[in-house]
Amino acid sequence: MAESPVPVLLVTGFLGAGKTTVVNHILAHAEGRRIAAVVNDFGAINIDAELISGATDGVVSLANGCICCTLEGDLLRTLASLLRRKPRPEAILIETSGVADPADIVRNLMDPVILREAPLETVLCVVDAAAPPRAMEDPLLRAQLRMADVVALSKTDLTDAAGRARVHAAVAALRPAATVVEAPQGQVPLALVLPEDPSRPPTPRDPGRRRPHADRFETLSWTAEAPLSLPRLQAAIGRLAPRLARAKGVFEAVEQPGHPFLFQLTGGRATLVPMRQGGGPPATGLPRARIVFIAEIGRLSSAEIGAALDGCVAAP
Ligand SMILES: Nc1nc2c(ncn2[C@@H]2O[C@H](COP(=O)(O)OP(=O)(O)OP(=O)(O)O)[C@@H](O)[C@H]2O)c(=O)[nH]1
Repeated sequence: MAESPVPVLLVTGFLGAGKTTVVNHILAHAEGRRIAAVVNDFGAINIDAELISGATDGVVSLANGCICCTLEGDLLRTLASLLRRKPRPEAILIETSGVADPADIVRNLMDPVILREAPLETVLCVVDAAAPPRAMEDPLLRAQLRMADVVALSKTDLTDAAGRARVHAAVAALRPAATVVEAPQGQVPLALVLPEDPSRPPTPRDPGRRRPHADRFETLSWTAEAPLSLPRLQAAIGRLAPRLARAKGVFEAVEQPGHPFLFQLTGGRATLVPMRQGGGPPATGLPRARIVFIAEIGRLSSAEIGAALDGCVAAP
């Protein structure tokens, strides 16, 4: 008997927009559907995979590159292996990295075999509603929005009514066909992005011609096997932040040994919260401190990052 096709949800959005937060909300509200998650981090250390919880059919991590270009073969191999599972997952959720142009991924998903076996159901673009207005002018963000069926406005809790109205207007101007939802803390209803009984058959999409990729971002990772001093880390990040597009990491603080913290920097806003373990087994074999930095090419120096972060390691 032919197996049922497995619908695919592609989650895109700019660096730090709130994709993982949306993915976790969707997985937590999957109401028993077996969803496999494929998570792509541009950096060498896949912090996102550690943060995903509730993927009932497991998390596949693709790191150190982007599934829209350098890792596109890995994505197709991953989909094929998910489809070979017995039983098959009931849906596959792909979280792209924030530097990905989803048109390139959609093009790969239009392969006739993939389209038949794992039809692309929805492209969901997460947009940071609290980002400054000029963020909507970013060509990558615009490319991501242009592919969206559904747009989730994240961080609306950090904006006022005028700010939200401005983002709604900008999204409607760029992608009038998309359904737009406000989604503070990732609150996107599953039925909107993965309907249980999709009424429309999978339609081939036209992602346009492949455009040459001008590499725009670079990434550096820093690891250590020692706890870090919180005030020193705060000062170091404060110095580096103006040149960073995104940073995130996990580390233990000298001040609170044994309790890993999750550090996030996005849109110039830094947060530090106790690390909540994802759905899988506790991460083992990972460096005690692991931080990934992303910036426009030429704005990061590994020597500078190394020196700044090495200075945060507590003396033994
Ligand atoms: N206040 C607030 N913070 C949010 C919201 N959504 C996400 N965040 C925070 O924004 C930061 C980035 O969120 P992520 O979900 O990791 O963003 P992402 O798009 O997956 O990031 P990358 O994969 O690195 O591009 C985290 O510190 C989140 O806690 C929201 O609706 N409100």
